[in-house]
Amino acid sequence: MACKVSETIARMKSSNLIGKLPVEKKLLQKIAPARTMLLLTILCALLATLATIAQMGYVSKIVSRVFLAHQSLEQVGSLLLFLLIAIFIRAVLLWLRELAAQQGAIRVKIALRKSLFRQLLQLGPAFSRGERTGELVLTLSEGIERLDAYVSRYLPQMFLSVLIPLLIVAVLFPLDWTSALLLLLTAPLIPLLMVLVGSYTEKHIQQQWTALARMSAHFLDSVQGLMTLKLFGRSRAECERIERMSNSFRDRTMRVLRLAFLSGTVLEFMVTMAIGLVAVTLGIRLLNHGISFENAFLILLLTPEFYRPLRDLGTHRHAGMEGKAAAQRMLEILEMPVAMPKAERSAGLSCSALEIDFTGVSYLYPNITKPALHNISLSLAAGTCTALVGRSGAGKSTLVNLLLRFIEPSAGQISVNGISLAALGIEEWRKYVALVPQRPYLFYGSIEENIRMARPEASDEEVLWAARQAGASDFIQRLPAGFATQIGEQGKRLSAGQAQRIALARAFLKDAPLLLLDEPASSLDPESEALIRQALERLQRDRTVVIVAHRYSTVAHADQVVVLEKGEIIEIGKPAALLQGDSTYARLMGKQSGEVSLR
Ligand SMILES: Nc1ncnc2c1ncn2[C@@H]1O[C@H](COP(=O)(O)OP(=O)(O)OP(=O)(O)O)[C@@H](O)[C@H]1O
Repeated sequence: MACKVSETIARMKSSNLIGKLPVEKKLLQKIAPARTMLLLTILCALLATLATIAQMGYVSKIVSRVFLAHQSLEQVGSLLLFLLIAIFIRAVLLWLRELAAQQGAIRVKIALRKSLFRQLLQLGPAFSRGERTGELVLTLSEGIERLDAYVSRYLPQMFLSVLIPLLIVAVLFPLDWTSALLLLLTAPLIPLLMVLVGSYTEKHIQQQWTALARMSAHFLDSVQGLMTLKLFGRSRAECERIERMSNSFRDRTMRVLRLAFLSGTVLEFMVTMAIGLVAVTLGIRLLNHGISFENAFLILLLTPEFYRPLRDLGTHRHAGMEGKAAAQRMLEILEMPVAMPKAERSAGLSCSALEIDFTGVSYLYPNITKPALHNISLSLAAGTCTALVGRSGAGKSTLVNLLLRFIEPSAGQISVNGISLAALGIEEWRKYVALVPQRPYLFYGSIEENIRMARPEASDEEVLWAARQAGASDFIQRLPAGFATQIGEQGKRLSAGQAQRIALARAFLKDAPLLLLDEPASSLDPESEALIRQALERLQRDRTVVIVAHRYSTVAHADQVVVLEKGEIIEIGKPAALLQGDSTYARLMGKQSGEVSLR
């Protein structure tokens, strides 16, 4: 599945859906919340440069007056005062620059986290089913953190490495145009060399990020599948595999660090040579009385300041490229097309009874040629129970996902009480739907929090009532902390039957008119099974129910059975009627002896 999604991305890239603009430009669009802070950072840095120029000016004046004109300290007292003021102003401006840069980075990270999470929610389970969770988590956590250095350091530095040297040259030109010209001529050599070394480094940083993402995804896989690995005696082999991955990641990191060190050394060498060149020419001209000592000293003091922004750009470039590599994956996710139509209406449904009609509905997963559902026409009368049966891959979950609006029909229409589902707001529609999946997802937190998420404003009495209806209150009250018991990640401290009953309690609390159930296929203990069956009967009362059925006893109680095969309805009718004759349903039932799976 991961393969399919990477292919989708690759095709989108080649069809230019992703990648029309370079990453930097797209990132600049995405960091709009930090634009003011970015401008403030640049402004503070430019003003700090002016303060530095003033500071150096006073230093050269003081040195020249004290050592050449033999003035006393009292005579240069006012200059000393101005020097202190310039130092103070510069320090304040540099502090403000840091503050603005950090604020900008924080804003960008908050905005990106929000939009990435919103996009993932919109893309829905159909997208995340095909992704490696570890890689997604790395992108959302470490990836966003890596943007910090990109936004707060590298990005402002890109502008400053041009603006600050120009500002210094503009000040130096009237003083001594020869030195200013020399600085202007040597400056482009440095970024040129950096680009040459950097473009090579960038490729390796991208590879390093991909290796890290792969390693994180693999780690998560291994931790989640720890039991299976142990069971099949694969622990040693898995350890060796992780060691190989870690070694490969270490090699890539070392390669990147070597390149960063090399580019740093080249940069330092170039800057030292350039400063040396300016110093030598100044010395010669000073000996020949071609320039005053005060001006020569000022130029000498400002020359390192001229190259400093380029040097800083080189230092931040490595972190910047790491941020860019992480950003690439984020942009891919953010630019994935969302199939969901915009909400047109917000409500308009009767809460008491929902009648649902499928008219010629088909669904085709992206990049798959064969539709998962083809030309489905089906009516679910209000207050009735429809059982979906069929072999694995027949399209049952796809039909449920269409009702949940995690995906939208590729063709045909689904209507509710005569209103097209597509015309209803998604959020609004989901208020009418409750889902009890086969493997309910329980979040890290207390039992109460997990039940209450179905309706956060519910009172304590309502939560207790829902738990009772779901047959869960007895076991909850037997737990040491009752409803406040922490159930661990994914409810791992609960049995499968207990987790199912928590999910049922959520459905009772939500009290939605449409109930979607995926019957647990795994065998539960007889007590849990009986409790769940009773709870399900109570829950189904007066609701429109769609149940993905795996057991004969469940199908037998349904008002209608829909038999799916390869995405098409091949049989539909009452369970008893379908059992007559040579139907697929009858054959499926015939294969069963009691409570055996229908798959
Ligand atoms: N995200 C996806 N991308 C591509 N194809 C998918 C995706 N999800 C499901 N399919 C394909 O669509 C078809 C129907 O799948 P679906 O999950 O709806 O079947 P199902 O009847 O629910 O199977 P099961 O009982 O095993 O859950 C299958 O061929 C499946 O491989």
